[in-house]
Amino acid sequence: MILSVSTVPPPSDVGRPISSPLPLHSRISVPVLRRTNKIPSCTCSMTPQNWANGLSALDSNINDQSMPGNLGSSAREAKDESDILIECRDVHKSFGEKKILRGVNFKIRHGEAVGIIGPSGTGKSTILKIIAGLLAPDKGEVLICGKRRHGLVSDEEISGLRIGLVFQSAALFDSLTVRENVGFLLYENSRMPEDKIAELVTENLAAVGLKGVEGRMPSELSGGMKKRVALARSIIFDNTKEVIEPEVLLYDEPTAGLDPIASTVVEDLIRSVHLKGEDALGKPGKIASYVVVTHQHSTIKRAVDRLLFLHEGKVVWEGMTHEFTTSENPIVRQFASGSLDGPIRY
Ligand SMILES: Nc1ncnc2c1ncn2[C@@H]1O[C@H](COP(=O)(O)OP(=O)(O)OP(=O)(O)O)[C@@H](O)[C@H]1O
Repeated sequence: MILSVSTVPPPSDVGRPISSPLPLHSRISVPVLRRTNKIPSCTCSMTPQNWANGLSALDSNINDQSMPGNLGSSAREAKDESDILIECRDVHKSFGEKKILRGVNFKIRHGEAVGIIGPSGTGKSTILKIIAGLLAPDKGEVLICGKRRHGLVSDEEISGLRIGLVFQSAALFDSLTVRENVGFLLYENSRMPEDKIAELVTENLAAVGLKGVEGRMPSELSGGMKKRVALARSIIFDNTKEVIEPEVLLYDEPTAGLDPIASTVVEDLIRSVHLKGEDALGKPGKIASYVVVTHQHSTIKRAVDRLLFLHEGKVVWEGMTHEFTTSENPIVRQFASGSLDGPIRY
């Protein structure tokens, strides 16, 4: 596939245990987690949107239909499609007899900050894993920069876009230090000397507000710190390469389990590391767009511009964040108010 996936699966997804001491790049025995792009071929090269201006230019046509599944998207379709980084077309996924995704359609454009919300068990994490190439759809397709793929991440399919998935649990490797966790992909896949990687690790940890924790083990960190370490791991990249590949980051409930202030810190970090094409240190960044799955109102308000509402396996509403609370869609209204009465049944 196309992309150089920077997804770092949690230990349970990795398949083989990590048991070896350092040096990481010579001894860690895990499957290849990241594919290096040799010939960048992604044509999605639009300048990132200025987050501060919101995305009204991209989304003047808001879909807010009262009937689930009827998005009336003709005006949207007519727009310039060259800035579409990711597209899900009629994606279906079942686990055994259980149909989870029943025809999911949406597009993620360059520069967007998109939230995916919806009732528990509706398939939000599943769609992230399908986009990241960790799960294959049963039917339908995912297009990355216009290139179709049906299955899992593979070495043969390569593009100039990376997709990173930040797991809800932070998914740090327990047996590795913070430095080794954050620098994992560089130790494994780059030719950078170890001292340069260590420098970059320190810079990226500073960018997420962490200092002097490089030598600690994950078990010595609080939940919020772990999430910040995971964020640092997702934004670090080999800055010695001539071509900096754009990246779409997928966050699965990045603020779950955090207190309100720790949530705000993470939400603002998610914003700041993507801001205007710069990283948190003001250097050229690589994050083109991001997608956040969340249940938290504060995260929706602070970290997301556009929302997709997933229900019973389909996107039943999409619109700008500020329109969420005023939507007339009965499903959205029930969800926004937390009412037990309405079309969503538990
Ligand atoms: N690997 C799997 N094998 C079997 N069932 C699975 C698997 N992954 C997910 N499921 C099931 O698919 C459904 C959707 O799961 P998913 O985690 O995508 O939902 P979600 O919308 O993210 O939920 P939540 O908001 O509670 O995190 C759930 O019923 C879950 O149990």
